[in-house]
Amino acid sequence: MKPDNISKYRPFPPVNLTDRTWPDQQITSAPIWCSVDLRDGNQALPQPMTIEEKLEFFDLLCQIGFKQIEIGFPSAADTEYNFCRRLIEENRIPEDVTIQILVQTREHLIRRSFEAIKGVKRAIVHIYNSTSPLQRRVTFSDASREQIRDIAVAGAELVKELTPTIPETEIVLQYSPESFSDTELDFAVECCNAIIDIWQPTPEKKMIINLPDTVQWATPNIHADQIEWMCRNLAKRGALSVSLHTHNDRGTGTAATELGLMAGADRVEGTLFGNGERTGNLDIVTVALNMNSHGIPTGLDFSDLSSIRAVYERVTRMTVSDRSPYAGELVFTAFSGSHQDAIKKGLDRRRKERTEQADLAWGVPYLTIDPEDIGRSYEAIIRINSQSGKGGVAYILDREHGFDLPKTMHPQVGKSIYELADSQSKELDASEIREAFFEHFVNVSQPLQLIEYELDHNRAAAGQVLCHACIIVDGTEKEISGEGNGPINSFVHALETAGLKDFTLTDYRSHAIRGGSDSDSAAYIQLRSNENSGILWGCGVDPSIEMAGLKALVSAYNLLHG
Ligand SMILES: CC(=O)SCCNC(=O)CCNC(=O)[C@H](O)C(C)(C)COP(=O)(O)OP(=O)(O)OC[C@H]1O[C@@H](n2cnc3c(N)ncnc32)[C@H](O)[C@@H]1OP(=O)(O)O
Ligand SMILES: CC(C)C(=O)C(=O)O
Repeated sequence: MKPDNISKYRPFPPVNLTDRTWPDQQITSAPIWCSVDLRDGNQALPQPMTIEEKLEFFDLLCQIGFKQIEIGFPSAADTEYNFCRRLIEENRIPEDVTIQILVQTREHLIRRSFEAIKGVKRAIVHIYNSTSPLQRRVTFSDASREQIRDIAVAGAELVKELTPTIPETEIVLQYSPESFSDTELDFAVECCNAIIDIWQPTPEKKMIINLPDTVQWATPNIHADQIEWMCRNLAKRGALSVSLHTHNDRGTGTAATELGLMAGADRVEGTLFGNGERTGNLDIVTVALNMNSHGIPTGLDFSDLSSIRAVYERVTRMTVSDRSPYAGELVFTAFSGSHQDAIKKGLDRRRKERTEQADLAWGVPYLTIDPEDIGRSYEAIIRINSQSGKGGVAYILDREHGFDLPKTMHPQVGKSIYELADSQSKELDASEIREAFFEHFVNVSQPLQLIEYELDHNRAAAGQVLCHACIIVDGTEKEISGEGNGPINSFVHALETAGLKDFTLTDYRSHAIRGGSDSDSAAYIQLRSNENSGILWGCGVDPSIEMAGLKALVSAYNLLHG
């Protein structure tokens, strides 16, 4: 910000609530959710949804599990009105879903709204008027508090008057003192209590008092103080659903909602992926999955988040950021070495521990939830660029290609692959990593090449085996033989007999390659150079496990002499 201009801003006044209790509360159950995608989300789109798109989105919201859905502002425009009519006339509203419609506290708009909802079984009629000093002064041309309260009262009285005109419909009243979060609390409660007095809700027939953080001016703790103060001072609290509607101007929509719930609210309005005015509405996906991640069921099903995101992006023409919580492309991905190392260890350990304890609590470093629980695959968790480490490379070779590299081989392979990513200044995908692994470590055949080998058990001493091999070394073909207690050991002796053994074999592993296109075996051999004590691993891949071992030995030999 331009330094000279900072002085034109003012601190937000704190709430006088020294005995606040919300900081000690915990969220233990889900609120009532209300999606406002089709209204607050839609009204903020450069190209609002068509009726067909709204219908598809409505069906999606129902599938996710929303039981309250604000479908629009039917008195605003024909599209909005016709959408409402189609939902009702085509019987598209599930029995357990209640539609909500928004309308300003203006007579002609309220009357038109009642025409729009005719025939529906149940509807929330959501009336609002702005109450903050700023809006009273600017939008309502210096209206007094009384005038603003009277606008609200007149709106509520009209809704009360019109309700018996559609007796087949159960009307639930919702009132929002719009711009609540910068309204004086005593005035906000005065307006709300005036409406409550008109509507006379009961615990059996509640009304909704929605307290919008229309524009975020303050930190989330102040929002929580405001909500707690209102919950204490609203009349007939037991006959109300106190609802939150946070926007995200300060980037704290989620925090404000979570603290608002701790402060006593029962209901949350928001949108998928935070679509909405300016920086958007509260992202319900985030809050709901945050609850799931603490073991709280929410009634909302985000188990196939990618499909939900695909519909959302198509019909709203908005994009979900790569860093958006839970849904973003990169939010379960680690490029950096230390993260990859910890994730790989965490996943390996979990796999092992789960065999002993099926209900093992989730606990993998850097992953707040199991990506599979929202339909994300493990494939994208670890991706390789120049910031990556050996653990990440080993993870990809393991998960994607079925190679379980010995731990002490990870540094050698990891270094070679992330140096390759660095030299190419780009991310390497799983197939490029496999290609590079094969090029540098598997079946390496220069300067030593194994052409053929044969094992003879009959002519060797008991428990021993005789190996005859045809090799090419430095361009010259040679027949060599040696005896040992197994194929590798006898081949090592054959090399020794030919004067080629300048190493000590220090480690050996093998396994069948899991899944993927390789139905082969992999073997890994570690050699130490007798000359300079350098230690290197090589890998052999072959349909025969014996041959894989010999190829691994040849690979390691060649890497030592490369
Ligand atoms: C924070 C929110 O998201 S609130 C929801 C906002 N959503 C929308 O506005 C989308 C739908 N709205 C619309 O299509 C239009 O604004 C309509 C159809 C509702 C109204 O259209 P118009 O009357 O032509 O225009 P407009 O909205 O500018 O009306 C402004 C007038 O309404 C008054 N007004 C605004 N809100 C309210 C209210 N809640 N109650 C009573 N009067 C109000 C203003 O003071 C202003 O009065 P003035 O003309 O005497 O100055
Ligand atoms: C109408 C109200 C609830 C609103 O959308 C807001 O204040 O942001």
